Amino acid sequence: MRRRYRWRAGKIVHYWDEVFDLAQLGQSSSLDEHSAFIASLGTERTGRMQDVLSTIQADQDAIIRSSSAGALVVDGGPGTGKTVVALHRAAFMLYSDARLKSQRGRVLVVSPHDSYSSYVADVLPNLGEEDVLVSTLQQMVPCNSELAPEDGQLSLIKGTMSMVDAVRQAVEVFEQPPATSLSIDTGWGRVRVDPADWSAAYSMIDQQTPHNENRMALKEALIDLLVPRIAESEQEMFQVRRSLEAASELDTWMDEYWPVIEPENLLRALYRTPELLSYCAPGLEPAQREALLRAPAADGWTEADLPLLDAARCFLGDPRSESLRLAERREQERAAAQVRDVVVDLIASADDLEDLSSQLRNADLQEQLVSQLAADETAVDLSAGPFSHVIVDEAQDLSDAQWAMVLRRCPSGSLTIVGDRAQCVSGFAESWTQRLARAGISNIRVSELRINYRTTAQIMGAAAVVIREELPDANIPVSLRTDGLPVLRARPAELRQILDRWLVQNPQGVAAVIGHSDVRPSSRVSVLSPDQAKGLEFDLVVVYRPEDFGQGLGGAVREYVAMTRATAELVILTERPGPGI
Ligand SMILES: Nc1ncnc2c1ncn2[C@@H]1O[C@H](COP(=O)(O)OP(=O)(O)OP(=O)(O)O)[C@@H](O)[C@H]1O
Repeated sequence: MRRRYRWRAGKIVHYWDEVFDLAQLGQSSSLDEHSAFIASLGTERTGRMQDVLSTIQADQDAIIRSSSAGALVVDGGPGTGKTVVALHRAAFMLYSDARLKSQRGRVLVVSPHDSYSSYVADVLPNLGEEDVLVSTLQQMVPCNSELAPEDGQLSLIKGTMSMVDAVRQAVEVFEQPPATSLSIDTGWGRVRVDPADWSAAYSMIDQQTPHNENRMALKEALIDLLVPRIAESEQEMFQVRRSLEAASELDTWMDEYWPVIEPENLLRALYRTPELLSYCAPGLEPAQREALLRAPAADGWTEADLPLLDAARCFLGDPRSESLRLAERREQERAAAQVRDVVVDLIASADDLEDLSSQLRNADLQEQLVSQLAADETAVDLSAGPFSHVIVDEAQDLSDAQWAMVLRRCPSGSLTIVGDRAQCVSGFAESWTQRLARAGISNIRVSELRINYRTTAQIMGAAAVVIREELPDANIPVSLRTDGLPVLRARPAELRQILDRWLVQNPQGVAAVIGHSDVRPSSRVSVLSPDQAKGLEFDLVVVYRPEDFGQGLGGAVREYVAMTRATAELVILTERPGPGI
């Protein structure tokens, strides 16, 4: 059991117990009365998600405590507490699961957009867990230029597993064994390297190491094979090795058969070279390959390129790795020589053994010796993982290529996958099991949540009508709050007036205008597109001109997502004829 305290102005204003052992449940503080609980759901929001540990419900609790092994899907309609459950589950696992703790307990929360990252950022730290990274997939792939917009069809092609495989295959194209031999002059005689030597060296290296990082390993393995062929003494071995390491012929040969590759260049080559694309992406339809090759060869990248760039970075590794290792080795040799010189000088100047040992114990000298040998600290990319557990929110929207990004960061396969098939703009006809199997995730468990804690029955009823027109079997949750205000419909021209009045009448509340309007955002008013509103919630939501959200399923899903962000009041501003206008 863990007792938690809430502080205000330096005083404890509330405390409660988290019970990790079911046997102790009866001894803990009891939940509020049901009506008080429902009333609490209607309180004004702050723009930041709060932890709701003291009112977690039985079905949510069962999910929070379920095993961390493998992939758990939490499926449910809007406002059913999927995000709440996923975050509390991470905190519970980190607290109770020794296996996760022993892997240094890092948790990644994959967020759908930046505003969501700030919205949920406090929950895990408030639950006592600090070692959590909340990030969008986009943020995990550093990109120098601004992202360009892209055609939806092309994004779908780039999001396929065939494209991830194509990137992997393209790396292998640049790892072909040489067809000819090479003769190198070492200064101790000439030595010949044959394709068979290459193959022997290749079998000595770890094939799982990324391409650029393996280049040096391959070169070293080749040198290991060559040195004994001409060196006759240990002294010669050292010198022949140094000579081969510096031999420009060997580097040129390696450049031809195992070049250092920049990830961006690999992807550009794939998009621009028909033969390479056909060879590497046999899984794509010819028309899909043509669409990729026809796309303008812009220098900027699009959002759909990022998972493929991430794959390229992972399979290639750091292009600077060889030069960094060589520089590091040179620095170590220089430092070692310097230490040797200092010690030799000391021995020469010391009066006797006692004097020498007292000089060696001198703090200044020790510091000098240690700092000379200290290893260089290189910046570590924390988002590269590995993570002991990964939570993916709004998971219905991930492409296969994005799933591959997630899985590369989670070797344990311990995942909490949170989503709602009815909130997928591009449609989600399959089951979770079928969908995730395509992404390479099997043996999943699916838990469902059916109670809506956010949206009143009045709002949910109106949203249900919109989504069911395109998706008759959409999984609509049951709203716990039935005492809501009716949904208001009006013309777009009334936006300013409605918003200003509401802000005066609700001096603490937060509002969102969802849709393209000329309203300026402020501390209490967010202005968002439906995609940017995913996962968030506001006391008042004004859905502005939903007729501009797109046709068919995509338009209906965007409108449904926008409407279900409201906790208390919903206003639809539209030119469409309909009830209430
Ligand atoms: N047990 C609970 N006690 C109190 N509030 C809760 C509880 N469960 C959920 N809520 C509240 O309900 C609201 C919706 O929760 P959450 O954002 O987790 O839903 P969701 O299923 O992720 O929604 P969406 O799919 O629309 O993003 C939040 O304000 C959350 O605090």
